[in-house]
Amino acid sequence: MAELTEELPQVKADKPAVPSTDVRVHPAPEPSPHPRTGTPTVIVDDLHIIYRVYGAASESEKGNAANALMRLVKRQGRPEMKEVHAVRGVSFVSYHGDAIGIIGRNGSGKSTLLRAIAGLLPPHSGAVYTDGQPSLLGVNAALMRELTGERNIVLGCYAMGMTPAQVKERYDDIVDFSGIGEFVQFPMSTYSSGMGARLRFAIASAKAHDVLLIDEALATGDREFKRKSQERIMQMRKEAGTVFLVAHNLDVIEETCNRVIWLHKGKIKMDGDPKTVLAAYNA
Ligand SMILES: Nc1ncnc2c1ncn2[C@@H]1O[C@H](COP(=O)(O)OP(=O)(O)OP(=O)(O)O)[C@@H](O)[C@H]1O
Repeated sequence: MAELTEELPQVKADKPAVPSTDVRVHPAPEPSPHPRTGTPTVIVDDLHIIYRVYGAASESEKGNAANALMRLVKRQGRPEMKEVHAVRGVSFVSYHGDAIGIIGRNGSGKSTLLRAIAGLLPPHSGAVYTDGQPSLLGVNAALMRELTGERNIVLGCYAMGMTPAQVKERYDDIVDFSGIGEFVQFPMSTYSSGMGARLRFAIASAKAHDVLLIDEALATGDREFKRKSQERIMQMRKEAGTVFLVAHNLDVIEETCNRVIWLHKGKIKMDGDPKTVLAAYNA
């Protein structure tokens, strides 16, 4: 804890956009089970994320086909609003050079947590502090299906803040890494899901990231691409970025990450070294 509070002022100093009054460490995040030295890259402090779903079924209607049919016949809508409490009081700290795997069953809150760290979902309560710009690379990362791979590479690189000269310099490497070959001249709508995922990863990883969040993007790649992308994640770690990786493929997590967070029903069930956490998860 002493280590954490000593380091927080550095985060505040680097991030003037966060008003100092909003930098809360109360309730303080739990110290990492594997304390590291250096500046924290991400501090997640008692984070709660709640989705509001309008038109959801009420409790009494649960699984009741007759009611559903009746509503259809009467053309009645569903005025109810339901809340889905997807992340429930998650706290942890990550450091430069961390590659953190996030595992858990379907619906345990993994993607929601990544989106919250990326700043795409507002916390219901609690807070996320990041040192540097987080970039989310998901299976649905925003590339344009109707444009060619070539156009998407150029636009994607610009969107990440590269200059025209940097795009020119990195272009061939991105195409090589993605392995899509001559398909780079075709619209992305003609790509298989694996080709699309490879191109997204190739574009996103062409730039050094302070915090890179990868949501299952490696799931559709073949074995060779998985090996290349794992190597690239290792390289990013060496360059002292922080990588978060959501994957159902536990081998990828074990081979790539130095730490694993196991989410269960929106809460951290375990946070530690990959061997220990994966053994408990598989038990
Ligand atoms: N846009 C949304 N609106 C309402 N509820 C949502 C939304 N997105 C996710 N949820 C709910 O939040 C909970 C956590 O979902 P999330 O997608 O974060 O889980 P996950 O662990 O990534 O799941 P998976 O492994 O299946 O991808 C689930 O109950 C899900 O139904």
